[in-house]
Amino acid sequence: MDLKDKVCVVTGAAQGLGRSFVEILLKNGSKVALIDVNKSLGNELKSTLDQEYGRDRTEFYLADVTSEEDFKGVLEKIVKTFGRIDILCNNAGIINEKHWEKTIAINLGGVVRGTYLALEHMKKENGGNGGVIVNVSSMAGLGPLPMAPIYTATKHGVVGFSRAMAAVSKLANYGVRINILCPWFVKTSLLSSMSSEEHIGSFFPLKGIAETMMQNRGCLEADVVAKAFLVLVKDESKNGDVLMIDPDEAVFVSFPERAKDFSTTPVSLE
Ligand SMILES: NC(=O)c1ccc[n+]([C@@H]2O[C@H](COP(=O)([O-])OP(=O)(O)OC[C@H]3O[C@@H](n4cnc5c(N)ncnc54)[C@H](O)[C@@H]3O)[C@@H](O)[C@H]2O)c1
Ligand SMILES: CCCCC[C@H](O)/C=C/C=C\C/C=C\C/C=C\CCCC(=O)O
Repeated sequence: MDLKDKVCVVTGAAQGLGRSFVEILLKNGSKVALIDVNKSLGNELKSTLDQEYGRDRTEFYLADVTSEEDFKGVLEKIVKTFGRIDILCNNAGIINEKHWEKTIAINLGGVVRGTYLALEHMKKENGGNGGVIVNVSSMAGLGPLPMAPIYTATKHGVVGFSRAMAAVSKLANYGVRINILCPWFVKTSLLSSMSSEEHIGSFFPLKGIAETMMQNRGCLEADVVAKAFLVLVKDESKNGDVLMIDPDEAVFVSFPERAKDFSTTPVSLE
């Protein structure tokens, strides 16, 4: 996919991984709609990007991905302003094991909402141009993080939902690819919040497990993860694919075709 003049939408765009996704899309010639619930950071980034890329390459939209009204309204504004949506990155996410309903609402609910709402504008049966949706999971979407069971559940949910929706899109000829990004620990404010009892709650005593993982294998920079994101956007052969990236490598994850093809151990029910 050539990114020149493509219209992209990134949620959680104001900082961290979302900001890096915005910047790599702009560097590749796209226009980007930034969605975030943090008004000050969003406006600050818009001003910075205006200086570097010009005022017409980006717009900032204040919206909460847990709000159907917010998210639906903002996507309609984006289509009205830019004419289309070619690329969506559902990136907004938090870690909060205390207020776990909020974590589920943002990390999984926000991804579901963004996928469904964007497909209404993107799918060819609606007169859309097709495109690609990248949903941001985590390596916690592939394996359990003991200090963050709810976060782990939401990220596993993003993988399962996105792989299923990729199959729907293929079967229904939406013309929209849906892929999943699973990064290792990345140096962002979300990762810093892991060090506060406020975010991890009763699992706080287990935070040393994550610290040991980072001591042993390091931490990623957001701009490196953005390169992996770009692979999922540009490679038109990828749909329903899961790209895992850690400090050593970036690899596509293979899932067995059938549940039975997982490594299994027979059990007698006699
Ligand atoms: N940092 C890591 O170690 C890591 C690793 C793997 C995956 N991830 C995932 O990457 C994504 C981005 O995380 P990050 O590390 O860049 O975090 P971050 O905290 O730096 O940025 C997240 C952004 O999302 C925004 N946001 C939060 N709730 C929102 C809502 N309801 N509506 C709109 N915007 C909202 C925040 O304001 C913030 O700007 C998340 O989905 C996270 O789970 C992070
Ligand atoms: C409290 C965590 C805050 C950041 C979470 C973020 O999404 C990063 C997660 C990165 C990696 C850990 C996830 C899962 C570990 C379990 C299994 C993966 C295999 C571990 C390994 O490869 O060594």
